[in-house]
Amino acid sequence: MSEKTYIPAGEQGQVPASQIGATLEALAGTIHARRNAGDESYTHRLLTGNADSPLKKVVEESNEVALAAKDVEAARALLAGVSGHEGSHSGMVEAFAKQADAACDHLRYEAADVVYHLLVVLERYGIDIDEFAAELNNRMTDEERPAGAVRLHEEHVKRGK
Ligand SMILES: N=c1c2ncn([C@@H]3O[C@H](COP(=O)(O)OP(=O)(O)OP(=O)(O)O)[C@@H](O)[C@H]3O)c2ncn1[C@@H]1O[C@H](COP(=O)(O)O)[C@@H](O)[C@H]1O
Repeated sequence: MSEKTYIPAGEQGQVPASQIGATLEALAGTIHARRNAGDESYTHRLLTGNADSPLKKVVEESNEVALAAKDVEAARALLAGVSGHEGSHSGMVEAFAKQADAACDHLRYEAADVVYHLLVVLERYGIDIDEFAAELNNRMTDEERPAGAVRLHEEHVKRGK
């Protein structure tokens, strides 16, 4: 499997590992700002149009994640079937390995579609990224939770079930 992630030239040594927190914050910020964009923005249309549209997209893209994951399973099963077997053609092993790798790429792609559309839904209903983070942080044990992480007030923990 090839190396899939990298830090752009000139930025090495300046950024922490994945930047996932900053990535989600930036995306949520962009989505929030699209409230004031025009109809040429897909995000704006999802935020201001028929309420069912972004909800349907979350369901649809979640389904795509499940289908993509099944494709990964199928590709890996094919690979396992030929790997290490005497008489297996090396070209076949390579082809199935490539197929499994591509299926993983597709799963990652669909997962990003879900997260984007989920953030659009949260924005639409006024749940900002801090509030969403607080929900996740509240579920963590003290050992798991990042130091100083935002939390939910107790009354909101009880209500939101
Ligand atoms: N992260 C995203 C993002 N992820 C997915 N999408 C859109 O979501 C739509 C998904 O459509 P489809 O159902 O056709 O899915 P697909 O990905 O084409 O294919 P499948 O999932 O069906 O396999 C596409 O129009 C994508 O462009 C996104 N649109 C916007 N963003 C971010 O939001 C910003 C603002 O975008 P505007 O909407 O252009 O203002 C962008 O700069 C991006 O940072």
